[in-house]
Amino acid sequence: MSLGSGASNLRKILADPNGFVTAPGVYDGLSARMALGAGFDALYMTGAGTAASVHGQADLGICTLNDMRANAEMIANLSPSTPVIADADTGYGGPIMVARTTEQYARSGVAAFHIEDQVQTKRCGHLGGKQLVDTATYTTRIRAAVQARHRLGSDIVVIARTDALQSFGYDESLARLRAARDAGADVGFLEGISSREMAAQAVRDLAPWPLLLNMVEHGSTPAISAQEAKEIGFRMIIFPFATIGPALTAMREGLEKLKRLGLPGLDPELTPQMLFRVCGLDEKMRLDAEAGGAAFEGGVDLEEKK
Ligand SMILES: C[C@](O)(C(=O)O)[C@H](CC(=O)O)C(=O)O
Repeated sequence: MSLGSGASNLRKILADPNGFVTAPGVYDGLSARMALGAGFDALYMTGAGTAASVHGQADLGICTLNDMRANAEMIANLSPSTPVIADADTGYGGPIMVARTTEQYARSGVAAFHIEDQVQTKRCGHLGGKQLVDTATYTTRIRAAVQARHRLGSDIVVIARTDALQSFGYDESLARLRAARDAGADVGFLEGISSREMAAQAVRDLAPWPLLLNMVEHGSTPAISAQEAKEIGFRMIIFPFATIGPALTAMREGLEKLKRLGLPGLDPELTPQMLFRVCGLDEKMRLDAEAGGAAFEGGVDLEEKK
């Protein structure tokens, strides 16, 4: 039985007026495995997390299309029917590059991606000093993505993000989102929403167009839970730092402990087998056996230590 692609499954959720998507941010294979294991039925590939984990760099437009596509493809293929929403920054160039980005993301199994109106030398949406392209350049980006999707016959969902709130205010941001909607974008994304009232206003002003809420804690947006976002009328919520935040804290604590004790001092449950089980060890051993392989007949667990 086919489980459907992530993109077609996401479109089904969007077609249902009560459908709602909660996507924790993931930045690599392990964080994606953890989110899938925790039972989330959609994932968000954060560009900030990709820049930090792949390159050890800040979210300053350093990742290229190739970096982002490679990470998104690896994540999307861990569970091909689970929708992966991926950051696509500015689309990485003019309309020709935006079309290429759309084609590559679609062929990589990505279910949805967002394109914004910052200049190519972009920065995280929750930093000050953002610069924007004009509305015509922005809508050209969105149109290029929508046309590429239609040419491919792909279900990939095009999300139009505007970063205009910081410099130009609410009315200009809404005008940009309306222009993106008219250019064929499937979902709107108002970056850096600064109050609950504004969140509710945007949903009302753009209804019935589906909107995504970007929940970056300690950024420009007040803390709004998935449940609250659904009640306000959003159709999707992403939590970009949901895995990289706890990972950062845990790594810092673990490294301090190692410095102090001369040993990592890990929880007893944290065996190599446990880590590999999170990453599909049992499934791979089954696959080997089903093909007639005998390499894992005895399993991989060690004898109890005396
Ligand atoms: C959503 C975002 O594009 C991301 O890369 O995850 C970032 C998140 C962040 O860095 O705070 C953004 O909002 O620009």
